[in-house]
Amino acid sequence: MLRWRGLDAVPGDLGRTVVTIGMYDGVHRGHQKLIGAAVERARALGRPCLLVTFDPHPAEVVRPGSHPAILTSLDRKAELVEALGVDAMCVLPFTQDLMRQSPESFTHTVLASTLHASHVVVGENFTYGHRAAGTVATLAAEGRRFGFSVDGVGLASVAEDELTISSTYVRACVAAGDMTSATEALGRPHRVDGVVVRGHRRGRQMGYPTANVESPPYTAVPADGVYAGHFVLRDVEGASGARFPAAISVGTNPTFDGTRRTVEAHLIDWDGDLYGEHAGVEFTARLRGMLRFSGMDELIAAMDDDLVEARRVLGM
Ligand SMILES: Cc1cc2nc3c(=O)[nH]c(=O)nc-3n(C[C@H](O)[C@H](O)[C@H](O)COP(=O)(O)O)c2cc1C
Ligand SMILES: Nc1ncnc2c1ncn2[C@@H]1O[C@H](COP(=O)(O)OP(=O)(O)O)[C@@H](O)[C@H]1O
Repeated sequence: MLRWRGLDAVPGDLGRTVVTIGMYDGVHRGHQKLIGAAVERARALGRPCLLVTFDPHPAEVVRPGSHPAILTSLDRKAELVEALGVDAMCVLPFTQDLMRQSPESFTHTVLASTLHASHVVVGENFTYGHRAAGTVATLAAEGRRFGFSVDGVGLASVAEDELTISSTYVRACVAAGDMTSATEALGRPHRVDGVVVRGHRRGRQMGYPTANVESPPYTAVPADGVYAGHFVLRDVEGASGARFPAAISVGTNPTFDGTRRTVEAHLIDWDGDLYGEHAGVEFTARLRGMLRFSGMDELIAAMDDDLVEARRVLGM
């Protein structure tokens, strides 16, 4: 998949294209449905499918100081949309200028002049341009002038309770530690990506070495607690690599009066060196809350029980 940052990076010889636009944070099941519709249309027309997204999250620019928890980094988003069949991802820096652009000017410069859209796929609640004044209806009207058709795709919902799937909903699930609901909405387990860094070297001493995965600021980290899941090694190309069952701890290690929140994964039945590796931690199920124990022995006894439970949850 090709990746471009900014409109200047877009090649001039694309021909007509099919475009889908959105933040697509999380690439959840609703996003997958939209992107799938765009890819299908592009294949039918024999044209490339382009995905336009923004960085940073528009909320940071529209409401400075507000930082929504980020479900997927740009790299992870690229991996996920590539797997759905997107041919190129164009990241537009979300600036004050972009924010103030009128809906019509956005359509003209981005969709018509630069990307040469023949068809545009968005969610039915899509808005764009200054004060989010543009809607699917205005986009369709502008499309008639600029020569593209518009498909406003209905939002996906969680099966039983008709709850609309949104990035906000997934963030709430993750923040509450409800990884079952997060998994259902995402269509895969939520993952925290980062680099394995050094900790206090206590883990090995207690019999449970833990790879401490340091993620970028504003990453959507699940509620403090102990989880069962997987540790994923990312290879250099960014494709998903080896996956290991793991017991995961999120918190400040209150037993040791820690103050920094860490995400630590103990790889079950495994030994080796992980320092410096780019890795992802996938959260399948929450086992319990983070507790302050009176000493190491009590913590070790609790971890013994956690490992039994983690193996059971992971079907080991
Ligand atoms: C399965 C598991 C459960 C854990 N539960 C707790 C806990 O309840 N309370 C706590 O203070 N630390 C808990 N921890 C975190 C340990 O305190 C931490 O992994 C240990 O201090 C090692 O830290 P280090 O990687 O900096 O050496 C848990 C870790 C694991 C792997
Ligand atoms: N089964 C395992 N799970 C996690 N890390 C392991 C495992 N076996 C070896 N390691 C290595 O040990 C390190 C963790 O040991 P630990 O004593 O907790 O040190 P630190 O405090 O630096 O995290 C990991 O970063 C990894 O390099």
